[in-house]
Amino acid sequence: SPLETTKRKVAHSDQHGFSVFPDQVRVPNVIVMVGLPARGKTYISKKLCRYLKWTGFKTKVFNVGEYRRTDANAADAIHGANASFFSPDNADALKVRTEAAGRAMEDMADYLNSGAGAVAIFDATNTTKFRRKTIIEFCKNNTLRCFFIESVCDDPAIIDSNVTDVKVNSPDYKGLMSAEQAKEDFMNRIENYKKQYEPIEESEDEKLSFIKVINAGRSFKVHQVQGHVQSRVVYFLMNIHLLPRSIFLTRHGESEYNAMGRLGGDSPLTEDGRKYAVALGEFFEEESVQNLRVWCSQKVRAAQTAQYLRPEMHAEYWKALDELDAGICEGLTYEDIQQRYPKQADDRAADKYHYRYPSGESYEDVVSRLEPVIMELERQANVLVVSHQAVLRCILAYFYDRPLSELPFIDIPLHSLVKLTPRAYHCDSTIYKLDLETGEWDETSAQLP
Ligand SMILES: O=c1[nH]cnc2c1c(-c1ccccc1)cn2-c1ccc(Br)cc1
Repeated sequence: SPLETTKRKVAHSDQHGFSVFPDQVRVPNVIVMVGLPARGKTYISKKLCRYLKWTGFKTKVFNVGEYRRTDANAADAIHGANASFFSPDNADALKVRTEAAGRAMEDMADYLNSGAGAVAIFDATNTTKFRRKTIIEFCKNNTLRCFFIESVCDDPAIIDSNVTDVKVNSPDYKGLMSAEQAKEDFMNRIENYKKQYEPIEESEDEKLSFIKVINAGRSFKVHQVQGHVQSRVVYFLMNIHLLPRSIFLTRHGESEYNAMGRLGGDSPLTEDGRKYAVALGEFFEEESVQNLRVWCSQKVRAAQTAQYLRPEMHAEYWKALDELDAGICEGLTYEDIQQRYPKQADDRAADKYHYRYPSGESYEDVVSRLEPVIMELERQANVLVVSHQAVLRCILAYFYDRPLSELPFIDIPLHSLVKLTPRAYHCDSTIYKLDLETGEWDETSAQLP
């Protein structure tokens, strides 16, 4: 059961409260969501999980609703999720809901105690002190750090966008009733929870660590943040926003080195590359994106690709957007590398994400230097990024929630423009591929992941 003690060697705190690690073992973290339905708990859970995984923390969301839905007898007991299932005086339904939470906690303990995971996100309402007390006990018994994220919101516009965007299409209601009925039933479900709702108070537990997010990030209350992961979580939550916008990503146009099959360098565009730059300028004349910002790498081929965009787009040049540094292999072709450094070629093929070129970088290094770029992209509205293949693979892996091992293999052809529009739980993505002969853009759309 989740209440048995852990086998892991663990940290303890010194007299100042700083962690002292016996052998540098990090204490795993449990992030616990708190809030009424339609307060963005799943939105935060998924987005936070995606960010923490991308920065290298093995993270997993444990959504109690999914445990409840997979629980066969739950379905019989309540014929889908009408509001009565959630009324506090429906004893057997309360039992099913509690069991689902218990199984989610057991799986969380296994995930963290086995060392498979570093961070678990417990996505449930957790709206009573009693339920939170159970979780705090569970964390103490498993020597896990516990951090609560409570989302409070009384802005009807935000709640309404959630209910319509997400709830009405949720598996709880699929095919059971019309959208209007689902919405009404959902609002009743919220009323049921309100009867029992006890907002977080620091007096609940002397070592309680939490952040209250108010009205989707309009304001915050942060209390007793402990350790690296919790401070990264707070920082992330203070930088994201819900406003609709698009992020455009493109590689530079074809460069002289591309034409010769050579890696890296700082060569200018070829004639074809220049054609792409001209077409890109025309694209944004027609698309006329509101207040578009342009972020370029500091390589000549990227700056030349952006040269036909309007000056008022405030092109900024980020070194962090430069291509992966191939070190001793800069300027070589893959054949050169195979002949001169066969072992390097084998090592790279064995683990393309962690492989670092001698005197150069790995994809892992590029992800690290892109973290500030990702954080600034989260803060901004409409942005066009003009960069390089390896860099765009890292950025796309973040928005597409791709595993890091797959990141180096994401396909990004030359002369194609990616338009990302982040939605609640996925990204709408359109790829515009330029046909150099006709000057026409070929458009294909997808929902990712
Ligand atoms: O509904 C909500 N109420 C309250 N806070 C909400 C939502 C949603 C939301 C909205 C629409 C669809 C899916 C989720 C996101 N956040 C949110 C929470 C914290 C931060 Br920092 C940013 C956004």
